[in-house]
Amino acid sequence: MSDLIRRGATAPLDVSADWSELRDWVALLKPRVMTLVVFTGLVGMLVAPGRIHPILGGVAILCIALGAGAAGCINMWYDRDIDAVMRRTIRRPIPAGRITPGSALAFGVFLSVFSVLLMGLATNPVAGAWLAGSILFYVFIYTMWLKRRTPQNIVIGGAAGAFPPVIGWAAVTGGVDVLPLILFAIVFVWTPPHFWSLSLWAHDDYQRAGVPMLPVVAGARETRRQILLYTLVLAPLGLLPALLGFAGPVYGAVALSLGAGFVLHAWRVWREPQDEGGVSMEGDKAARAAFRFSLLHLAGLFAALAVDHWLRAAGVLA
Ligand code: HEM
Ligand SMILES: CC(C)=CCC/C(C)=C/CC/C(C)=C/COP(=O)(O)OP(=O)(O)O
Repeated sequence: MSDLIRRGATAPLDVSADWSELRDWVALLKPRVMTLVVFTGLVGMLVAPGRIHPILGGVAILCIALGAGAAGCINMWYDRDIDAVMRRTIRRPIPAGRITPGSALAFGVFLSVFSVLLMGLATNPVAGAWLAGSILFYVFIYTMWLKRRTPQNIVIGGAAGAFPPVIGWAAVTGGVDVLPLILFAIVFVWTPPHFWSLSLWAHDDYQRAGVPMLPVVAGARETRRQILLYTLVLAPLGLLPALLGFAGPVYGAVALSLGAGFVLHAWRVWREPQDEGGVSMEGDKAARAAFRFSLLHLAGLFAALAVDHWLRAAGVLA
């Protein structure tokens, strides 16, 4: 009887322990960041000419999600020392001691190989090769080579996050074309203002960890200037699909508004008091708003491209 009571009492605890362990494995895949990565890949597929069987399309999206997650997992394995000293990352499963570094590495490598092979078999070898290239780029070029060496780390390394629309397009067509390359360029130029806005207020973390992010190395003023410059390039770049006839007026109008909105946010970041010693509360507020807007900007731009494509395919728009 006492055994029954004991089992009855421990069962719910075991279930919640299982769930929290599962949550830790999922956390290794950086799921929140990857949602937008996967969305850009999905739109790359949707606007590509030709057809893919919906099940294979679903598998391709799963592969982008798993591949991107696997790359994030290996990144967390490699960066476990710096994650342990940054407030933002200290509670991650490896620094918190809930998952061992070896298990995380094995998980990331397994998922990388699995997602690339599945992508290659389910769609075509070109898409598999693009996915493999993105994972290798993020792990070796960004994480292991550039991140701890140069403030240009995210400018060059950011290319990894710009591949998904190209991968999605390749999954459908087996090749690459001008539009996916423009989408690549948009995400590439979007990444620095996205990340540097965040790094303005996460500045202390990076300084403590010795990561040479721009505000640490060049100061808040230079970072604000760079954010503004990148958004000034990004706004016209966002219009390019419409200007070159790959998208119609719906996309054009949304791109114009979102591009102007991001420049406005960057302008506010630039205009805040520019004390080099640290970021003021006001500057902090503007940078946080610019970071949040960066997410809306990219999601909105890609959503508009998909909607515009459907409207034109359905003959609603010329
Ligand atoms: C090298 C390039 C990039 C760097 C260094 C970077 C860095 C970051 C960091 C540090 C965060 C805070 C998230 C956290 O605390 O875990 C973040 C958030 C986010 N990033 Fe990026 N990012 C990059 C590229 C991208 C790309 C390409 C995308 C999507 C296309 C993206 C989408 C997001 C999203 C959706 C969030 C918000 C996550 C949330 O709600 O917590 N990032 N990014
Ligand atoms: C298909 C494929 C492989 C896509 C990769 C997508 C990609 C590179 C997204 C970048 C996302 C990201 C959170 C970077 C931050 O790295 P960090 O190590 O600087 O951030 P952290 O400090 O939060 O760990």
